[in-house]
Order: sequence, then C-alpha cells, then structure tokens
Amino acid sequence: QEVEEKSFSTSVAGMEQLLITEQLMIDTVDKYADELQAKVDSLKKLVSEFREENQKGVQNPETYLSNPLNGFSLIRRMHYDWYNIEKYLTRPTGETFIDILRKYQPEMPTATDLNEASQAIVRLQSTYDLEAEDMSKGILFGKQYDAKLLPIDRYFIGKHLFDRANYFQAAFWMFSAIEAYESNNYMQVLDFGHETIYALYAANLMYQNRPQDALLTIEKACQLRPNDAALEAKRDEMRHQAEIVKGPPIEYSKQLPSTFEVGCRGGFGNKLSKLHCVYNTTTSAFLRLAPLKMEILHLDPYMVLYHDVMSDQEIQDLKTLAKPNLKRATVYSESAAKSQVVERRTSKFSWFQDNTSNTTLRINQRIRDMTGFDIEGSEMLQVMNYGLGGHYDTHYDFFNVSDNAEVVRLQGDRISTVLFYMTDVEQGGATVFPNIHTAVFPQKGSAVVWHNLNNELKGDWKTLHAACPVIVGSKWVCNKWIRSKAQVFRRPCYI
Ligand SMILES: O=C(O)CCC(=O)C(=O)O
Ligand SMILES: [Fe+2]
Repeated sequence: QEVEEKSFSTSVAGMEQLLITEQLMIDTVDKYADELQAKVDSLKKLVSEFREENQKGVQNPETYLSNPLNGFSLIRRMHYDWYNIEKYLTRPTGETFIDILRKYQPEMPTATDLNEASQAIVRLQSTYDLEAEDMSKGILFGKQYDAKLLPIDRYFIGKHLFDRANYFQAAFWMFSAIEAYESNNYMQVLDFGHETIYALYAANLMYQNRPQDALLTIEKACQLRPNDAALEAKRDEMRHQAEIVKGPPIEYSKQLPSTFEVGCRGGFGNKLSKLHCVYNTTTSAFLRLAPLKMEILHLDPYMVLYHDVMSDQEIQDLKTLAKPNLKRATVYSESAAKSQVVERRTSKFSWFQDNTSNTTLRINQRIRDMTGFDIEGSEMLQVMNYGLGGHYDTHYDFFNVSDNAEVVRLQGDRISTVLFYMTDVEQGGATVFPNIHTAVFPQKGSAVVWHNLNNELKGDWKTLHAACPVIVGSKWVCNKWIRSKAQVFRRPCYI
C-alpha cells in the first residue's frame, strides 16, 4: 500500500501544524542548552577553585606540602576527584532532549516537501514575473510584506533551479544569497558556509559560458575554506576551462508571458460594464422570492458570477468540516483510468455527501437555484484549500471521453461547474479562462458558474481554465461538478 505523503506545502491549513512542532523543537533545544550551560557553569566553578588551591601549592611546593592538611587533601583529590570528574565529563548531556528531536524527525517535511515548496516559489516567480531580489526582501507583486528570505533560503531556491538546469534564475538567487550572507555562530551549527554559495554560483557561471567569472568566484570559495580538496579540484578544472573555452557568454532573455499569465497578472481588464449586473428572479421559482445578484461575464460559453451566495456562517461550517479531512487533490488520468497526484494541481480538498450537514444541504439547494439544474447523480461537493503558490494548471473540467467510458457512462460528462469562493485572496489566485480572456478574482461569498459542454453536450474548448498560483492568502473554494444526464428535461432549448 502506498504511503500517503503529508504534502505540507499544498495547503495553508496543512502547514499550521508545523509551527506548533517548531515551537516544541525550539523549547527542546533551549532546555538542552540550559543543561549544557549548567554543566559548563559547574566545571568553570570547579576549575577556578582547584586552580586557586593548586597555585598556592605550585608557588612553594615544599612549604605547602609540609602541612599535613594540604598533603592529605591533595592525595584525596587526586585519588577521588579526578576519577569522578572524568566520569562527569563523559556522562551524556541532555539526552532526553536529543531523543525528543530524534523522535520528531519522521514527522518533518521531506525532500519532496522542500521540492514542492521550492517549485511553488519558482512558479510564483514565472507566473507573476517576480525578481529574486524583490522576493528576498519581502516584496511580492509590488507589495512590501513583513517577511524575508534568509541567505540560506535563497541558496536552497537557487539550488533547486540549478538542479533543473535553470542557470540564470539560479544565479540570481545565488548572487542574492552571497550578498546577504552573514557568518554567525549558528550557521556553523547548520553546516552552511559562505563558500558553499560561492561554489554553486561559480558552477552556474560555467553553464553561462563565463569561465573567467566562474574562476574568480571559485577562488573566493577556496580562500574562505582553505585546504578543501573538492573545492580545489573544482577550481583547477575551472582554471583549465578558462584557458580553453572561448566564445561569448550565453545571453539571458526573458520569455513573453503566456495568455494565461497575462490573465493571472490582471491583464485582461474588465470587459463588461456593470450593465450586466441583474437580479436573477427566474432560474428557479424560489428566486422570485429571493432574487440573486448575478453578473453576466460571458455568453459563449455561458458564464455568470453570483454575489453573496454563501454566508460567513456557511463558510465557517464548511471549513470546520473540511479541515480534519483534507487530502491532496488529484487529477483524473485517462491513461491510468484513475485520479492521481500531480504537480499541475497543488491543493488539498475534502468531498462531502449531499446530506453531510444542514450546511451542505443548503448549499446544494442554492446550487439548484443558481443553475436550474438537477444535481441528482452529480459529483459531491468539494471543499478545497490552496497552499504555498497553490494552483491548478490550465485544464478542462469535462472528461471528453467516449460516451461509454466508465467515468461518464451513467451520469454523463460535467455539463457545468459551480465554483464558490470562500475567501478573498490578498494577491493572486484568480480563476483564468485564457481562451476567452476572462479572469475571475476570488471574492468571499461569490460563486462563478459556467457551462463546460456545448449544445451537443461535447466539451467546449473555450472553457479552458486555470487557478492561478496564490501569491499571498489562504484560498478556500467549494465546487460542484454537475453531470449532464439528469438535465435531459432541464435544458429544453439551446442556451
Ligand atoms: O480554484 C479555482 O480557481 C479553480 C479550480 C478549478 O478549476 C477546479 O478545481 O477544477
Ligand atoms: Fe476546473
């Protein structure tokens, strides 16, 4: 059986536990240090008293030792004390605390987690065109935050990029790490030295066809850490390359943003005026009593945005229900004929049976009112929380498989998607439809509804969409995929 990865970074809710664990670790090391300090204190005290007595003797041994009290005490000390001092020195210190640290190791984020977190930073950088230097200083998409990246953080991001052959971006992070590095005692604890960054920076420069600069950089690393055979071997190799490699450095060039990225950055603008806001009183009979605020976003494919269709209380209820059961979101794979965890979709979610609670019943009723559809046989409500740079790459919600394929045979394909935004998102996290230049930015309590299938109930390629990476915020959404079979009498004419 597969071990389920905790996948810390893929939901903000899933990372909260880490702060609690870290707090415990800090307390543990603090107690360990206290115990060590107590040991140091008693040894220093012993040294000072022993030295004082010993000095008296050393200055004038004969007189000192002619006193029987001194003689006795010396013999006794030398027989008994030093034996015990040796025992005291070798007795393990703070083992209980070391055990606690050890015990928590298996619960720590893994290399996979760090990989995902690095990938998230890289994704934010490329989607929103963010500079390493700005991000390092806490500037995200033009806004200054009270957060920063340490030189060691920058190094790890750079290393991630280097390992993926992205040498220019890697070099920006390395450069920033080198500039900001400050050697202090605790960097020794972490076994992270300035020369480590210089060495990787040099390697990046080599890949940029800049061997002279690489050589200067690796020499710096060798100075910082003399007599390191591995560094010196690298230096010699670079010296050799500097002599033989000719030709200009590789130029750095930026790619133009994709349509999807333009949308994420807010580049589509607001095409429709407020004239497209109406009170919907007709989709279901109930709306005559309680009209819903509806904004028409697009006609082909049909797409509307409802405002104030989920109350704060309902949102609170759904989050509380979801939190203990959040699982890494998956994507259906046609070749594997099952859903799988993928880099393209990083969030955590929880499914709810229609009758899980009063709240889910109410939300399902609202979905009927908003869409006029019969949700019998549709998929369960899905509550999702995005994490670090959380996103869902461009995709279609429909399956577009043959009519008798397992996933659609009984209930039909996903005719419509209802997507509730349960939170505002401070920056990023829009739902973007690149083929129709439409972007919906999350607003707490609103819901977007669109039709995925055309009149022939075939997938409409214009519905391609994506959840842009969240820059800052904990994005919660709730969605429902409505299946087509139950609509056989609900969609009487072409819409
Ligand atoms: O979260 C979003 O903005 C879009 C999510 C989505 O497209 C999906 O879950 O299918
Ligand atoms: Fe989707």
